[in-house]
Amino acid sequence: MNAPTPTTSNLVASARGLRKAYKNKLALNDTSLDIPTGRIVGLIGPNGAGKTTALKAMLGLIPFEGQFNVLGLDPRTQRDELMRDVCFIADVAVLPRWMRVADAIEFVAGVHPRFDRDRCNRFMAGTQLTPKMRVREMSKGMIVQLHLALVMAIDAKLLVLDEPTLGLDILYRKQFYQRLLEDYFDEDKTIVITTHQVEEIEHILTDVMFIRDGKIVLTSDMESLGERFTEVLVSADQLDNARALKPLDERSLPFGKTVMLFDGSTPQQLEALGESRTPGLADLFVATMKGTYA
Ligand SMILES: Nc1ncnc2c1ncn2[C@@H]1O[C@H](COP(=O)(O)OP(=O)(O)OP(=O)(O)O)[C@@H](O)[C@H]1O
Repeated sequence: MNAPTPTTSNLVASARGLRKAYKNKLALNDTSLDIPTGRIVGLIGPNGAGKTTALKAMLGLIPFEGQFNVLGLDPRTQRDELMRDVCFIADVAVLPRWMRVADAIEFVAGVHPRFDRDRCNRFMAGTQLTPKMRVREMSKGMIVQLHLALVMAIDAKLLVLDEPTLGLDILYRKQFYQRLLEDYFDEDKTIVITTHQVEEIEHILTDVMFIRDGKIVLTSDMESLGERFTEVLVSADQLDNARALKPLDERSLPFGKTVMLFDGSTPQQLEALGESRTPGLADLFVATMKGTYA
């Protein structure tokens, strides 16, 4: 099944000519993006690429140049209206240290008409959080878990997650992403997520955007990515033929084997070279970002 072609009506966010300069640094460099409704989009990029800046612009948290249409609104001038349908993980430091889990739930239930207690409890199940526990008694990771459970229980059209599982252990991370998919996501919701742990979210993403030096350099749904890029375990006698097809990347494996990554080559071109497979997102990312730290 191919992803639907975006039209303006089914885009949850659309930006043109985004530019954000901090003193002498261009964090967003005249870039554009389109995010269709009902997708889980991974915004992936190296440190300092502009991910957080792009998300902050989307949420109207910083001034910027260019156009950004989010749920039909301009985040710079219609932020209050936008926030009714958008949820994001704010700074975890905002939870007062004396607050108990139960108080935090009461508070959010009181201020958010679309907060769902049952869903909040489902997100908390599997953590060590208990209703009476106070923030000051929690570990760093437990505070993040509480925050995530509170935010995930709000029924928003757009959920923005900037490194949501930073500092959390792998058991929780796996469970979180599974819950996000099973208990939160549906075709009317859109999730934009940044993380450096690409392998962990790859299986839940429907789309991916790679960002580098303030520009979106690749945007694709996951299926097309698999059709466009191929990884080949090249046989030793085929190395020259393979290099002639100008692979995007080449890396050595133990026992003299070589893996090459091809962009746009046809299966017919590649089949004589060796065994083919779809590359993982992490390998594709590394190949695309080569030279970032050169
Ligand atoms: N408040 C600020 N003042 C000055 N420069 C900033 C500020 N915020 C971000 N920058 C710069 O803008 C660029 C993009 O930063 P941003 O936080 O968007 O990157 P990122 O992709 O989220 O990185 P990371 O993966 O490291 O979190 C970086 O060069 C950063 O130093």
